[in-house]
Formats: sequence, C-alpha cells, structure tokens
Amino acid sequence: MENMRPPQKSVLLKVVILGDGGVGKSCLMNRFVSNRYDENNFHTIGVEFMNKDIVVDGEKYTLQIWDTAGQERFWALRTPFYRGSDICLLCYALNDRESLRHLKRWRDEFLQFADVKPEKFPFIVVGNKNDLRHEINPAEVQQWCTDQNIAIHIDTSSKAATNVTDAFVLAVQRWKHLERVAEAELRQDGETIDLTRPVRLLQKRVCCTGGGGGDGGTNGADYDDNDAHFADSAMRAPTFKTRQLFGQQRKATKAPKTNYQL
Ligand SMILES: Nc1nc2c(ncn2[C@@H]2O[C@H](COP(=O)(O)OP(=O)(O)OP(=O)(O)O)[C@@H](O)[C@H]2O)c(=O)[nH]1
Repeated sequence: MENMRPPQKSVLLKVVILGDGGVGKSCLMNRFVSNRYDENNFHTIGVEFMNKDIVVDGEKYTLQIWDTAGQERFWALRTPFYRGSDICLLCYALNDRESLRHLKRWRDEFLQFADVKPEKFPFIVVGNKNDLRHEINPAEVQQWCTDQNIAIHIDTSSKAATNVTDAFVLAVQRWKHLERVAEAELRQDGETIDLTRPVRLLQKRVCCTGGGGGDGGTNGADYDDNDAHFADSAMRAPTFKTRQLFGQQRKATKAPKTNYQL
C-alpha cells in the first residue's frame, strides 16, 4: 500500500490571553479560530477556551486558547487557569495608554499563579485595535518589552483581520525557540535526551493525530522558522468539573476558511 506513513502527531499548547477588559482578547481569539468578528461582544466572565490547529514550520500544533476575563472583579475566576500554560499573550489596545501600563500587573499576576520562570517563559505582547488612532508610539512599547525582557511584540487588528494569525505563529515560534534552548542546556548538563520527542513534553504535550477537537478547523499555512521557545510548565487540560465551574468551551460554529495571507 502506498502513502502509509503514520500521521504526524500534533503538539498541544495551552495559550492564555491576558489584558484589561475591552482591549479585544475575545475578538482576537474569535478572529484567529473562526475568522469572525463581533462588534458587540459581551465581557467575558471567568474564562472560555477554543482549540485551533495550526502548522508552523512544518510541525502540527493544537493551540488550546484560553480567553480570560479582563475585569478586575473576576480575578478569582481566571487565576486558577494560569497553571499549565505554555504561552501567554499580554494584550493591550493601541488606543488606550492605560492598558499598556497595566500589562506589568497582568504579567505579575500570571507569574504568581502560573508558577513559571519568567526568563524561560514565552510572553508575547500584542497591541490590538491597530485600525484605530494610536495613543502609544512604537518606541514606548519596545522600551516596555525591553524592560520586561520580552522579545516579541506585534500590532494586530481583530476588526480588520490584520496580523492576528501572525501573532499566534510568532508565539509558537518563540515557544519552540525556548524549547531548543532548554534542550541545549540539558545537553550541556550531560542529561540523556530522547530526540524523537520534544523536551519536557514527554508525556503530556503530544496530543493527537490530526488535531484539536475540530473546533477551529485547520489552518494550512506553513511558516519558515527563525526563532523559537519553551515553557517550564506541564500541560494541564481542564477537567470536566472545572469546565463546568468556570471554563466553558466556546463553540466555533462553522469555521470558515481563513482569509489570512502570510
Ligand atoms: N476598532 C477595533 N475594535 C475592536 C477590536 N477588537 C475588539 N474591538 C472592540 O472592543 C470590544 C471589546 O472586545 P472584547 O474582545 O470583548 O474585549 P476583551 O478584552 O475580551 O474584554 P473582557 O471580556 O472584558 O476582558 C469589542 O466588542 C469590539 O467592539 C479591533 O481590533 N479594532
């Protein structure tokens, strides 16, 4: 029989989106997963998540994206979901200076509850609402990222569908880069590495063949590698109980074909 190669496994990554209420976290997730945009979104209460399959640099990933409530009063509902994250998107709105200033608070909250090493964790700064007049100049964002030791920031518009997929792709590449760094460190320490499996992903991250639960559809885009990353945490999928309590899975109704051109 021809073409009987085993299907490539998909690596499961938990991605958490944090930032002030109204900066556009839910819109970003919906644009990425379903290519939809809703002008009249309700505030998120607690957390919601969606899955999306994506191919980056020839490797399959299932991104489990957690959209969190940005309003302060929901902190107790969102913080239990930080543990087990692989990537954190820190989201602000380009027309709202305060939302950039508050990113420090969001980062600190994440570090407190996710229990990860800041220098080894892939944070990506996302400036959303790129279609509106900017209140913040790029040098300020760059300075903030440098101060916080964050390597990547990108401007997006969920409304205009600008750079949304790119933001998630960059995040995966950053994660991959850190993974390689971790692998190199292990080699230096003389530890044995199983080259057939991702470092520290041994039992948990390899997800499934053919992808992520079918909620998002597969983005066939492929990306050239240059950069990458690693999270120091274990993947923990939500249990049925926690889903019932807080983490509702948002259904992407028919996922239309993405119109992103990368
Ligand atoms: N112009 C413009 N407006 C946007 C964009 N993204 C989101 N919005 C608007 O901002 C509103 C709030 O977006 P949400 O995605 O609900 O914001 P959020 O960060 O999830 O808010 P919380 O759920 O309260 O944390 C939306 O209803 C849109 O009207 C964008 O890229 N451009």
